[in-house]
Amino acid sequence: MFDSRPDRSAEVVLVGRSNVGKSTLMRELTGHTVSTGSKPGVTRSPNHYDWVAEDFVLTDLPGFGFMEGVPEERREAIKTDVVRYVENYAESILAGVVVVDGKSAIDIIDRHSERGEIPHDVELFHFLRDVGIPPVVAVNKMDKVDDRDDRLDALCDRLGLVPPWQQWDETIAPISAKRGQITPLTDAVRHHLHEAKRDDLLGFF
Ligand SMILES: Nc1nc2c(ncn2[C@@H]2O[C@H](COP(=O)(O)OP(=O)(O)OP(=O)(O)O)[C@@H](O)[C@H]2O)c(=O)[nH]1
Ligand SMILES: [Mg+2]
Repeated sequence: MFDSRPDRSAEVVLVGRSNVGKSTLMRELTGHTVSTGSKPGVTRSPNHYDWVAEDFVLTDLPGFGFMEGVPEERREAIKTDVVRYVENYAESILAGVVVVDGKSAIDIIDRHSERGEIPHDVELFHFLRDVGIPPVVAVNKMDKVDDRDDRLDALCDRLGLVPPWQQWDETIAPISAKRGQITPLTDAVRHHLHEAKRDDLLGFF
């Protein structure tokens, strides 16, 4: 279990499979250097960003799912830790950002479904809702996607959201963290902070 969490009463978490760009997004949101890399599994323990005066922490959680060179057992253990973390702090977590790779997410989801498994991204999305945390899906690496609307509609379909994706702008946020194009995500998070009556935190996003 991760035990480095600062004592703050409001939190936004970034979760998702390995190598989807969580740390790159974290860096973009905070302007603070975070380790990123082309090799999956770069982040092994949470990166907490709590250098703000507000009673708030932004957390980049380790990625899970397939990681080259990381044994299955270890991958499962990371996932269990992430799920426990979210459960433990659900009261404080005002939005759960599920980061996915817009280029590969649908194929990976469908591959898992065909094998009769619940895909990680779909599971995470429903898990967040179940524990009362509004999920925001940050569909990252959109700079590599050419059939944008089709992709985003397909993703909605897999998540049980009726397309078109444009009607889910509080939940589906197409971004390119690497290019600094993240406004759909910050707008969605701001919406949830407002709903949670935490306008005092809007300045952070
Ligand atoms: N094309 C493109 N590449 C991106 C984008 N965002 C991140 N990447 C790349 O994706 C790779 C993984 O990025 P990270 O931010 O380390 O991913 P992560 O989700 O933190 O990975 P773990 O810590 O292993 O879970 C890096 O090579 C990034 O440069 C994006 O918007 N577009
Ligand atoms: Mg990372």
